[in-house]
Amino acid sequence: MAQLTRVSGSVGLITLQNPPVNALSAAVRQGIVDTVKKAVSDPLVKCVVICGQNGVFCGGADIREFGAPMTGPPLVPMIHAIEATNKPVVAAIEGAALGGGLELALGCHYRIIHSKARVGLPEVTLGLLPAAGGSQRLPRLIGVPAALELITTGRHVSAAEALKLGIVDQVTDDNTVDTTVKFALSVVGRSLESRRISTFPCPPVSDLDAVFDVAMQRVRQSARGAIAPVTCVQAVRAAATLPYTQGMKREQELMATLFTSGQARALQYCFFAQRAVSRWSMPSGARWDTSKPRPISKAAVIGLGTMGRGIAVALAQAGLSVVAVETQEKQLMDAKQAVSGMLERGAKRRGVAPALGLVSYSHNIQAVAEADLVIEAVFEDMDLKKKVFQQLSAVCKPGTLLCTNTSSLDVDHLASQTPSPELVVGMHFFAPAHVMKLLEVVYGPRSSPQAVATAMQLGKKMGKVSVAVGNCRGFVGNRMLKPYMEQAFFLLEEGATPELVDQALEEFGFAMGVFRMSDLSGLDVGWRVRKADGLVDPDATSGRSARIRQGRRYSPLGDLLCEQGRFGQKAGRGWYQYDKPGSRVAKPDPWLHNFLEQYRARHGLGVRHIDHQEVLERCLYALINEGFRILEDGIAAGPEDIDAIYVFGYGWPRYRGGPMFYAGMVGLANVLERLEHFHQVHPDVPYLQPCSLLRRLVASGSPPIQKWREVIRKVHSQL
Ligand SMILES: CCCCCC/C=C/CC(=O)SCCNC(=O)CCNC(=O)[C@H](O)C(C)(C)COP(=O)(O)OP(=O)(O)OC[C@H]1O[C@@H](n2cnc3c(N)ncnc32)[C@H](O)[C@@H]1OP(=O)(O)O
Repeated sequence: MAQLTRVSGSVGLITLQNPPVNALSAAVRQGIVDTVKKAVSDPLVKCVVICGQNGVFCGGADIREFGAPMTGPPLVPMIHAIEATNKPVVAAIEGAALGGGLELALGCHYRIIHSKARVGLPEVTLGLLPAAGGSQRLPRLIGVPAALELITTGRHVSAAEALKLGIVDQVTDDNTVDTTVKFALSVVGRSLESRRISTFPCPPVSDLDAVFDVAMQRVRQSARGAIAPVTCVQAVRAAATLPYTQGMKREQELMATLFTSGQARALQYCFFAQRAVSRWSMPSGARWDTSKPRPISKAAVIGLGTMGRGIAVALAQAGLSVVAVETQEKQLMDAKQAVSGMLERGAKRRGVAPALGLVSYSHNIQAVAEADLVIEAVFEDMDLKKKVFQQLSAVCKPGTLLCTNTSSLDVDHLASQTPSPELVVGMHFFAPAHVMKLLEVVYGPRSSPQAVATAMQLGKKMGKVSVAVGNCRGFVGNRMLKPYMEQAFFLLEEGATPELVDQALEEFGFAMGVFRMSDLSGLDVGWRVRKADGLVDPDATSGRSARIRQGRRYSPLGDLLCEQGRFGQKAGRGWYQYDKPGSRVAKPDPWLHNFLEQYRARHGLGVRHIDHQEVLERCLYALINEGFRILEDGIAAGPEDIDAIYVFGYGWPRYRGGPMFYAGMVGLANVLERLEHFHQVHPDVPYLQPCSLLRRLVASGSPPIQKWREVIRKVHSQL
């Protein structure tokens, strides 16, 4: 809706009313069309101001409407009508003017912005382009290079930058609407000819082809298969090369190709999934809206290895005072230098002062006595972590939340080391912890809802996408990774190479294939875990039993590489070879190919042709199947939680929505059919046996992902 009132005698004030962000729903668009018409035809109104209710101008088109046939007046003629009026129309931008919201403002004759507001055209992040004239007006207003950058990245711009770029006419620290009303009155009577952006020529660029070639190269490289950034470049090119009306036609054509694409659907799903995970719930019934977080002002980190350092930086950057504890003197000195460096570089990038003073260092665990929350990040060893938790219980003030950054150990077992297990949760960060967006908040059976709420809120403060998950081996992300990696190993045994497997996964859109990722994170990490699990058997060298553990198929390939000291990048060799230890450029390794041949010969394994499709189906469907098991077990509350974890923590291509969304796109019946087939061929691989929840969903007619929770609830209620 939109409301028209007359203020200051002759200003028609149009207020967009659609909480929480005044998105341009059909009703709002209708309201704007009606109120603009009324204001223009009212002789008492000399000028018009458009603002948004509750401190937000407009968050753009209503994304929830995208899935259904369009109703209500379209945006493009609505914005043209505003631009064409002969009374000055001024946008009063508070909070945000994004997407269609900025496009609406660009149709106005002037724009006034509050100093704390931001603007941007983030359509590309939703798989779209600014198709309400944004791709044609912005380049005309601020020039091609700046518009290209903003439109292809979807970056939000501060008020100060918006003024510098020429997107807005004035920045105010005062009441935005009052300032804009005064401004509007001051421009009454001035000619509007020079204020209609659609009539501007596009500012000339010296070597247009070169500018667009570079932009296209940049987006192709960074987008890795995403189509919207490429289409955005094409739309801006239309602005630079065609008259406005033809450019608009091209904008609409390009948008039509994107609007119904699977990528746009996936990206829009991700937008809502990211928000849905903050509304967490636990199987006990505890929920985000009934659990109050505790205030945390002082935090502590125990263990300043790679993870601990990143966590300390993330906490300090969120404005918390941090006590960083490391018992080894040399490690403490190194950490101090590394943390300061990270804080300084981060501050420089963000244009703020580094929070160096917020971090204090100690080699004594007693230093955490006053902390409200402690995050343990010592070496991944249960005995060591147990000792730390026992020490913390003795040292910390009553009520301190004790968190562990373990990536795989039992959070409940650690909780049992303390007299207050309800105050213990996992906070599983991803390396580098100050950069990666994902945080798994792991609750054990005894974690209190308040402890979960506090960790979730702290994650939000650190700018993380925090997902609450139950306690099980590997939690959600690493638990699903296991069957995925297992399939990759089996494919090598059957005839594939690391290059083939990685190429298939990288063409799918992963930032890194499974073997390049394994080389990066270090093969010894998994080796240690497998040793602890009693899976590594150096004496089992040939025969079928060498590839069977606990009655299931097992590939010792990773163990064999580790025995050769091939730990990955840091050793200069792993699944690939590197010029030197620590080098990042992976090269195919003839030694490894030879090793694989010998291994297959020793085990009497026939080599067969494996194509990309099989790599994808075997690896991804095994991973997805485990995702269904996780839902069935109640470890994740819904598919959105799993998808957010994979998109924000595991390099799953966002434009494919996450593994569970992808399963829905492929068709659950197809996933089931392929898993059944693979399980028949490999009956000794339990991960390929289709999970009963998947069968249940297919039997219920493969409902859309938004309806899966109902089926899951039914499964749980029958248990
Ligand atoms: C050929 C066809 C032509 C069609 C032309 C279509 C043109 C499309 C152009 C567009 O405008 S696409 C939309 C572009 N806009 C955006 O991408 C902005 C998205 N929103 C945000 O970035 C943020 O929400 C915000 C506005 C910066 C506010 O952030 P804040 O952290 O304060 O709140 P949130 O938790 O993010 O959001 C609150 C609440 O509002 C929902 N919401 C936000 N924006 C929209 C929207 N544009 N449409 C519908 N709903 C929106 C959000 O989902 C939250 O609700 P939830 O229930 O918690 O999910």
